[in-house]
Amino acid sequence: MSHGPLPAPLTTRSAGPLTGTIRVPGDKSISHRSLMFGALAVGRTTVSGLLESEDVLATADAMRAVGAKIERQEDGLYVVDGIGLGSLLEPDHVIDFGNAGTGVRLTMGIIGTHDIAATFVGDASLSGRPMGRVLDPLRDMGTSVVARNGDRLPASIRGAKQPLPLTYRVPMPSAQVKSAVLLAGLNAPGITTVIEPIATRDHTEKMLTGFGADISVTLNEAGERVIKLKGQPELKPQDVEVPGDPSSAAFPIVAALIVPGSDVTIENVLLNEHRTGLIKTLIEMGGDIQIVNKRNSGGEELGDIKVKSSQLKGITVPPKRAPSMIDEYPVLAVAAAFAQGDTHMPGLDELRVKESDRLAAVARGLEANGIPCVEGEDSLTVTGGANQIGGGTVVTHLDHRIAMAFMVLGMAAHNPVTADDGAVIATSFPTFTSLFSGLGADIQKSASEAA
Ligand SMILES: O=C(O)C1=C[C@@H](OP(=O)(O)O)[C@@H](O)[C@H](O)C1
Ligand SMILES: C=C(OP(=O)(O)O)C(=O)O
Repeated sequence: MSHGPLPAPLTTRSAGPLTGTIRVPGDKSISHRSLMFGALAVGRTTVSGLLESEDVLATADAMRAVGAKIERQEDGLYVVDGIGLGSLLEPDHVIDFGNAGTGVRLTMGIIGTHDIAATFVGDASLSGRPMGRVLDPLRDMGTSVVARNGDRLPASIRGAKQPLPLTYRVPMPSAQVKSAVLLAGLNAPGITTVIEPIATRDHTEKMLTGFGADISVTLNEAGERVIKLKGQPELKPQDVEVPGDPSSAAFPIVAALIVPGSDVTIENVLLNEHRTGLIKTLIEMGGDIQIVNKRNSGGEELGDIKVKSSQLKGITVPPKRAPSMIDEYPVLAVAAAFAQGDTHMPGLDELRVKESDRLAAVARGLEANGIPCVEGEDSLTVTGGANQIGGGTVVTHLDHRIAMAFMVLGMAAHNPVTADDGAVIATSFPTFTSLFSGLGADIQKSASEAA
């Protein structure tokens, strides 16, 4: 899987206020999991509002490769006929996860306790990302692994014949690691326990409960989350409605704040407390953001987000908030460029192992556009000001969030901003360009490409 043979540069330039009401595509984390859990259930799961992006479609292919039947109806509903936990088939081809960290790491967890072998590959970005964080606990559960040095892809695993349940303290704040261990625990007899010193998004726990797994979450004396899962349940199919992705909503939210005169509503966004750190932060910075029409659906809180352009001020973002906005720092840095004073963002070590080294990629992108910033080992400080310069070309390093964040910069900067590759946006937000054009943004393929 790739984003096409040629990078496709994209440019944005300021074009007046952004106005309108939109819906962003379905949540990426819930979309991956609905296909995976549907595949592990016995019977028919339906998924409405699935994010049809490259990452999620790679997971659909992976689940087909282990025996699930997944079909898209004309109305966009996905129908998953699960093969059932313990009954996965051995894939007869290499599984290509493209750019998708969540897809490959959670699937390694699932396959790691099934008596089958599988080989995983990915694009240049995914092949550079650390897999040891999931392969190490899987080895403790009995999985055999052959991977490139440093536990990088390509990697082959042979799942345990007699899987062992595990008690595992997650060493870094990572929902992917937590989830991989829990998903491996599904097919191990007995209780698998995951201790999470720092809470991360809880979609795996919530959704597995909905699919009928026996899972409990408590806090220990140290205030750490302790998740206990009883192995070998029979998972029951579900009808999943995927809400709008707050990590995608982040782009129109920030764009509306920094483009003068803007007034934008984003409907039907997931407001899970482990995902709303950016909204909290932007409100603290002085952003005019209102949540209306709050409601509950499928065990999750949703709402509509109304945003008006605002004069922001710099703040220090509490590092303990990082897991609840981990994918939003690139676009927060763009908001910070338009805030009065300095915005200091500490506690960002995990940003170095995303689709790119996001700390470095953001800092270089800001510098290329004349915006002062200081890149620390695990922090970023951005000095804001009105009417930021722009005019630069940003190197995206196969990272969708870098491309989208700097397209937002170009909507408010004095001069146009170019991302060297806009095709990567299809990883998570394939309708990004059309949604923004509908709000009034000027976002174009760069001249050489448009020809
Ligand atoms: O579990 C998930 O769905 C995700 C977890 C996060 O990754 P980490 O677990 O590496 O923090 C996040 O960055 C990713 O986009 C989605
Ligand atoms: C980090 C991300 O995704 P993943 O780890 O699934 O590639 C992201 O979407 O920003």
